[in-house]
Amino acid sequence: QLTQNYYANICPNVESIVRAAVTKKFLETPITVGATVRLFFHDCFVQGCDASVMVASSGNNTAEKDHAINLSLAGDGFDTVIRARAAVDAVPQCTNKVSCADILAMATRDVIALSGGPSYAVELGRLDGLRSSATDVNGMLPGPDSSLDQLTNMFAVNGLSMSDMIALSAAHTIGFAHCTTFSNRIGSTVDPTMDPTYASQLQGACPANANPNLAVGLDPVSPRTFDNQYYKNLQQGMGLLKSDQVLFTDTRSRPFVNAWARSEAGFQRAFVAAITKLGRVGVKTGATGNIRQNCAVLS
Ligand code: HEM
Ligand SMILES: [Ca+2]
Repeated sequence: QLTQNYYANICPNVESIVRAAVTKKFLETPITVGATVRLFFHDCFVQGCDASVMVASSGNNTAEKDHAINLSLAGDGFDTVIRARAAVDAVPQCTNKVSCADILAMATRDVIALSGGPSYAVELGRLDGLRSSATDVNGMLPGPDSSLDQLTNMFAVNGLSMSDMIALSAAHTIGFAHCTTFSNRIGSTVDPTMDPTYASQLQGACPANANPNLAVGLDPVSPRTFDNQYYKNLQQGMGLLKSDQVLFTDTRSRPFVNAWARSEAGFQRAFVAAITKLGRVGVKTGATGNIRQNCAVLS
């Protein structure tokens, strides 16, 4: 029930307003790209794409964003949506007419395009969710040590195929991971699926007992460009997380990795199809949602 021209009569310039705000934020703070894309993923997999991840804890409610796995969501993703929403609300016709969930979907599209990835038409018409509870996050998001079966199952729960999962994992062509998320691969015995030179680079960047805030780029080759380098890295044993490298190690997923390493165009087509499907997960309409005045506060 989502449509590309949902706001045509409600707030006709919403896409250019959001794009301008996101572009400004991106130029000030390039790490906004990873922060925003990961925020969209973590939103959609918990109660659907409804901006439930943006809600702040209050009173006796511990919200999704305070679940352990979400504590590493970078603040710049939230800030991007808040700024874009403020820009939209500044237009009288648009005030409180555009959902936080839709702004997150548009901002995600915009940061991907700004960093060299595909630009695609984004479907709109999501409402914001009415609940946000940390316990809703339990078991819904994959961890860095997930097996291929676990990854495939967690995406299947959301109507996404193994091929969608592999395409979406290429979001790890940008952004950062904390040393703690892969330190088990570079200890005294290095993960045999990791390239030894890459492993020793990582050991240098992430010494044992390093500051827990230390992070490194997920894509060591083109960390700021949204491209198919992710798959080429996997072919070289240069996937940072175990959940990345397993996509090449396991013969069920390897053909997709090889195909998209070979073809940037093929990757882009698969990625756009998969992120469009991701954007449809659990969408709220009618009485199941509303448009929040403040993305961080349920209303
Ligand atoms: C397939 C299973 C996935 C696993 C196990 C996974 C896990 C992780 C982990 C552990 C990090 C590092 C977090 C940190 O240390 O701060 C990360 C970062 C990231 N993930 Fe994933 N992820 C998966 C899929 C996805 C998908 C589908 C997307 C989006 C479409 C995505 C987007 C990102 C981005 C952009 C970052 C970098 C965040 C930043 O720079 O702030 N991931 N992911
Ligand atoms: Ca959500």
